[in-house]
Amino acid sequence: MALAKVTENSKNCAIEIKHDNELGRYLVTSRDIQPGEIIINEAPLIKGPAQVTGPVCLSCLKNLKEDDHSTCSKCGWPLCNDDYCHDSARHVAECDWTVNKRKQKVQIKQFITPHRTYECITTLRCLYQREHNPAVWKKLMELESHCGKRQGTEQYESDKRIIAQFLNRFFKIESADFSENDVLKICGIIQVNGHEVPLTSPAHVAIYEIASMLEHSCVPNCNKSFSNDGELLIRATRFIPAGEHISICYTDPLWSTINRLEHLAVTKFFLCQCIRCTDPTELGTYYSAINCFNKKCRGFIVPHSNGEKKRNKVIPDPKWECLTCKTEHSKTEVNKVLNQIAYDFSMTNKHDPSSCEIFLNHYKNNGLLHPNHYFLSNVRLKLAQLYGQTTENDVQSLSDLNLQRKMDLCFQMLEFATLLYPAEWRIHGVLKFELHATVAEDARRKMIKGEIDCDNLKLQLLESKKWLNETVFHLKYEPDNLPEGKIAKQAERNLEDLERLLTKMYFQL
Ligand SMILES: C[S@@+](CC[C@H](N)C(=O)[O-])C[C@H]1O[C@@H](n2cnc3c(N)ncnc32)[C@H](O)[C@@H]1O
Repeated sequence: MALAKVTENSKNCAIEIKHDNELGRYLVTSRDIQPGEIIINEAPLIKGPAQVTGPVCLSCLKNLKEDDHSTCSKCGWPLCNDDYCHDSARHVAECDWTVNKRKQKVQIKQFITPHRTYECITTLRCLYQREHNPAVWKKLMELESHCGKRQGTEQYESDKRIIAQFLNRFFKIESADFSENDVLKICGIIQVNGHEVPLTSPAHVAIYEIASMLEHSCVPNCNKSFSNDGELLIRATRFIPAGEHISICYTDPLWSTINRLEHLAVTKFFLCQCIRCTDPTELGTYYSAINCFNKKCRGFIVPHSNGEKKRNKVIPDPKWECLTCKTEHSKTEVNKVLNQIAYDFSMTNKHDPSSCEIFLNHYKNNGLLHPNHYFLSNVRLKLAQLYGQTTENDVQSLSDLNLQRKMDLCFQMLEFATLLYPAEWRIHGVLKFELHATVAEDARRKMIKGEIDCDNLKLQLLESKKWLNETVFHLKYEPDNLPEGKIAKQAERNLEDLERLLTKMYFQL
């Protein structure tokens, strides 16, 4: 193991960089970290449009409409009408190369579907640093690109055509300036290290220096969010003792083990060996488990994480085996069942509580899936939020039965989330916000019906306050433009109202 290097940035002084042959560089904590502490807070090295995007303002990266935009007077790239965007240096890379290399203004005419010309912009912005900002270029060059492993992949071939050859043709970039391999290395750096930033619509891509060294775990000890200004915030989601590896989740923890493994292998080129992927029961939740095909067995068939390296590439190849009778089942057999359910799942209207309930009831009774299976858990998660959220159906107008159903679902999913995706504080925060409203409404109804006295009302309102406090704790770093950021603000307001109400009750009692 190489010597630890302490980062110079004082904001990031809780971390050290280490290295090993399997992980490459990774980060560890240099002191004990408390839950909720921000341990990395950094501005991007580079940001730019996503590879597949419709025309966006190349300054603020927001979506553009055909009838509501202007163009840069120098290069012709569309920008939004904001003066700040026209003055901004954020657009300098493509502007300079359009003027000085292409020597012809760009004309974008189609604003509806993804536009090919934008696919190369973020790569171009990285390449531009070599001459114009060598310090940033040096940092980019230190990042993992997995050039060898990318070779021959679909993405590599399409990057060759759509980015490397296009840049050359469109911007008249000489191969003496940048070879095809130089461009493809940058494409690899963006693929392996790029973060999707949801601050704009559509989301854009950003590359960060320190955060690029974070390793992955499907059960990480940190999560990420973004400040309103696009800084990446890495926050501890539990106590992390000094010396522990710092991890975030590169993939979607709500996906099945197979999907997570494949996604990580294809996009990041490694076989995840985290505690969740290597445990066929997924931490005792049986999240990917289906009922054994042998009806007498009553056991569960689960994926046993497996993988092989073929020509330097990782290919996940999980073995499906019943935990009880040990019978192995082929992927084809298992996929036949899962594909049928996936079809029903896709046909279920996730905005309609009754459609979700029909799906849940059907699969509860037909003995195909473990009750915690991801298809069922994902629908339950939707449903916990859906009851009382549609315009015609707020919490106050829910029937007693549905209010109770909402409360049960929230508790059930919160317990489940704490076990399986403990770092997904966005989900925890949203569920707790739903719970605060449900608990308060339940108290109001019981009080009106005379089922509880003032002391019990106060107790239930204090419980509602507890859920609100936890919502704020989980969501306080979510940006204002995301639903979770809006919930955090609403929770703060509700908290003030509730405190006023509790004070009033205190004096009245
Ligand atoms: C964003 S980079 C992380 C920093 C990288 N290790 C470096 O040296 O620059 C992502 C790459 O790190 C490696 N990596 C991250 N997490 C890993 C894990 N849990 N197991 C194996 N490799 C991992 C993989 O090579 C992956 O493509």
